[in-house]
Amino acid sequence: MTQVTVKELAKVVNTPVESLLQQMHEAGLAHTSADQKVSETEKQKLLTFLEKGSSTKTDGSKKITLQRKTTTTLRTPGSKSISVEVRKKKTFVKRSAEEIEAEKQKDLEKLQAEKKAKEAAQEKAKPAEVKAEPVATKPAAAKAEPVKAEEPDLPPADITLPVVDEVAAPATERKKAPTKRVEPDERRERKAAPRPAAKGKARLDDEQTARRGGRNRSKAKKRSNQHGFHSPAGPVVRDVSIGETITVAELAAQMSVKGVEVVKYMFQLGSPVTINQVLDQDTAVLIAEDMGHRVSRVSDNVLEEQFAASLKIDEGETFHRAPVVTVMGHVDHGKTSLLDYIRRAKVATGEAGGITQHIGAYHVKTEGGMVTFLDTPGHAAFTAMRARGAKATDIVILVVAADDGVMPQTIEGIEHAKAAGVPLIIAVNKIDKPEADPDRIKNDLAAHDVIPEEWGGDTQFVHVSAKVGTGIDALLESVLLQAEVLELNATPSASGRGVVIESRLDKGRGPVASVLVQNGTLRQGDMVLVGVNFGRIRAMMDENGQPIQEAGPSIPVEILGLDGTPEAGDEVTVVVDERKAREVALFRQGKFREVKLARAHAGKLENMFENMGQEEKKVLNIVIKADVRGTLEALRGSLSELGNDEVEVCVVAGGVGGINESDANLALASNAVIFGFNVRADAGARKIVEQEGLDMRYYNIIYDIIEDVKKALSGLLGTDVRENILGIAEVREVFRSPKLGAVAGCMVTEGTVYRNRPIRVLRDDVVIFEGELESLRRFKDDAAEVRSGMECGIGVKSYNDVKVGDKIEVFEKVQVARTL
Ligand SMILES: Nc1nc2c(ncn2[C@@H]2O[C@H](COP(=O)(O)OP(=O)(O)OP(=O)(O)O)[C@@H](O)[C@H]2O)c(=O)[nH]1
Repeated sequence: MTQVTVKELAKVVNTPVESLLQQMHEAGLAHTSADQKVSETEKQKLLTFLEKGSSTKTDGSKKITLQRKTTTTLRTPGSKSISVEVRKKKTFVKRSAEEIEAEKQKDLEKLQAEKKAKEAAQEKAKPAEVKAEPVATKPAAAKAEPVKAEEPDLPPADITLPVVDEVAAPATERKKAPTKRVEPDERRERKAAPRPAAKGKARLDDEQTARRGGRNRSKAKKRSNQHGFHSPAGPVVRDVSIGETITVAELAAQMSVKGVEVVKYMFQLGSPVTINQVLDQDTAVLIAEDMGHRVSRVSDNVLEEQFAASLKIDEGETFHRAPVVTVMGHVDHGKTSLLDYIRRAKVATGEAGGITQHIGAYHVKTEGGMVTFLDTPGHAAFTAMRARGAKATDIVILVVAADDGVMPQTIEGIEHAKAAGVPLIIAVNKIDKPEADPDRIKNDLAAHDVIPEEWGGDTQFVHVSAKVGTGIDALLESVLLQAEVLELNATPSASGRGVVIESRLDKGRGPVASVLVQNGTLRQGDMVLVGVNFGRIRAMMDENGQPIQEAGPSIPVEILGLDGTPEAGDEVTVVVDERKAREVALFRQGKFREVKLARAHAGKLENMFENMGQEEKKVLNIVIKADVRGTLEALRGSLSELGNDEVEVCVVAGGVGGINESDANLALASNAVIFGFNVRADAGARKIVEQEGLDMRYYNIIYDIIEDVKKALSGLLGTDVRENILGIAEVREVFRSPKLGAVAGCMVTEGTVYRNRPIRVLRDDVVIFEGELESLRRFKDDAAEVRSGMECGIGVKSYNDVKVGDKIEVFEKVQVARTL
């Protein structure tokens, strides 16, 4: 053994040189200076002296702490080398003779208790022993030996000195080399501690002990040889917080066990999982509780909140961004022509060979700046997106044909834009036509609160011709002027954010999504979270089908690489962490149903006010469709008068004709109820109503609507008589029979048609007759009911005017109790 100096020894035992010299002096050693050598015998003498406790403490410390660090290099199969640092810390605590005696006694008792517990556990898990034994008897010291070989540097530890043995790798290295991680003592001991375990679990524990190999066992052996036992009395209970979802690995980390333990545990339960699999909250709670930990469930939105907080995106310089425009207007007023003209004139020019393809949007560059157009015209797409909470449009161009004037869809366009709070620019189109009368348009629109600037209002009117190109530049200028007023800004240096315009599944390329970048920059290779989907952007194309590497604010692009087709209006967010993206996507998928259910609850007329704050004035939003304009106006007037200081009725939109998809979307976006007066919803609208749980009611008496709204306003909506539509038959042919009159050859398209229930005849989703059936026949036979998918002959009592294409709706009236 080489000699060390007093200074070196002081460093090793972590004591000031003066203190050590004092102790050495008291131990009868002659050392007086830091540079003097200390022999092995002298060291031993000093240690014996210290053990006897005859040393007067000079630094107030009862402990000597020794630290040692070893670094080994680990080679992974991928030939990556990882350095693993193992730190050992030994603390020698000086005790009096009595304390040592008591400690010995305690150790003995513990040893006996542990032995008993082990026997009990082995008794319970007999089959496991067979598996575990052979491994346990293998020579185990091999791996531990090199560590032992370095021990001589440390002063010899004595059996009477209890030793706290800490072995730990730094956190970062743990991640890199999980297999090399040395288990904390407490976990090892928790495993050995008695606990009521299922057979499978006991087997699991033993297998784990066996699998861990010789290293731990040899350490345990070493410890028992040298220092006796040091074991906590019970299992270590961790605080585990579990969100809506958690990955197996994360759950394991929170419980301080290896992921594979959870995998095995789940396997025992008959549910194989992988380490990266996401568990739902209930399963995770079950596992964690069963493994003896304290579990706290984390609130629903914590994951989303954490995710939102992790996106620090808006740092950097802000710049003006291009406005995004949607074109609306009545059928045939020239929406498509206008979009096509602008595209042809501004995009395709100069881009020889550029393939113009429909990606749902395009952008044009003008002298005054850039403008982006969403090229699905009409308010349906606009409101569908808004219904999903997306605001993609900054400005609406409302096209009104100068030869036709203000029409129902023109008014709908105004209503939809107003409901969304988006400014309008009026494109008075077809100005090239001789019969064009732009002044009439101004007058008509003013009646709908759209006042031209020259009349003191705030709406720009531009005369254009989408056919010959007149006024298009002026229209673009107006858009840019309006954009300036809106002060549209974005931060290109931020990470990309956007909204899905449309998506489809391409045979060769997989899911393809058109995305409008709204802030930051989207780049090829970015990991993105898109609604309930996620993926890495494999490729990105502009509206000409040309591959591009990146896209800034207000630029539409097509992206490939998602794991599914997101919905129009879904938010696109660049995320750094793929695991997080997957987790949030899965969380959202699970959440989807709940959100729908919650919406279904909130969207009912009965519950409309429940979700509003106490202070704010409560507003009941209504979308009304009626069979004739007279009724519509009457309803509008009566309903608008119903409010008082606290509650208000707002007819968001009203129109003549059946309830369509766009009405349903507007109701969804505006949190409104839908009233159909003598009209019905088409299939598209019904799908949205059902999916989103909207409240849609059909009426045929004005008084009933007014009464229901009054009741809803006063919170008294008790029981209702609601109509259930039982079946719908479509008229395919009409036969005239001298005996029965007109008989409709029908196909039952939905539900079941019953002979004895009330019916209505609908033409273009508008009720034209209400009554009952005269006859219902399958082939030649009378039938009580005919189901969906079957043909039948229907005779309507006292009604002979059935036409091909009409629908016969069979319904029943039921009392519905108010649901809360
Ligand atoms: N004379 C003239 N005709 C026009 C003009 N703009 C459009 N048209 C014509 O009007 C008709 C309808 O135009 P579209 O662009 O299809 O109208 P739309 O509003 O998109 O119609 P939908 O897609 O059915 O809603 C077409 O025959 C166009 O050629 C114009 O400025 N002048």
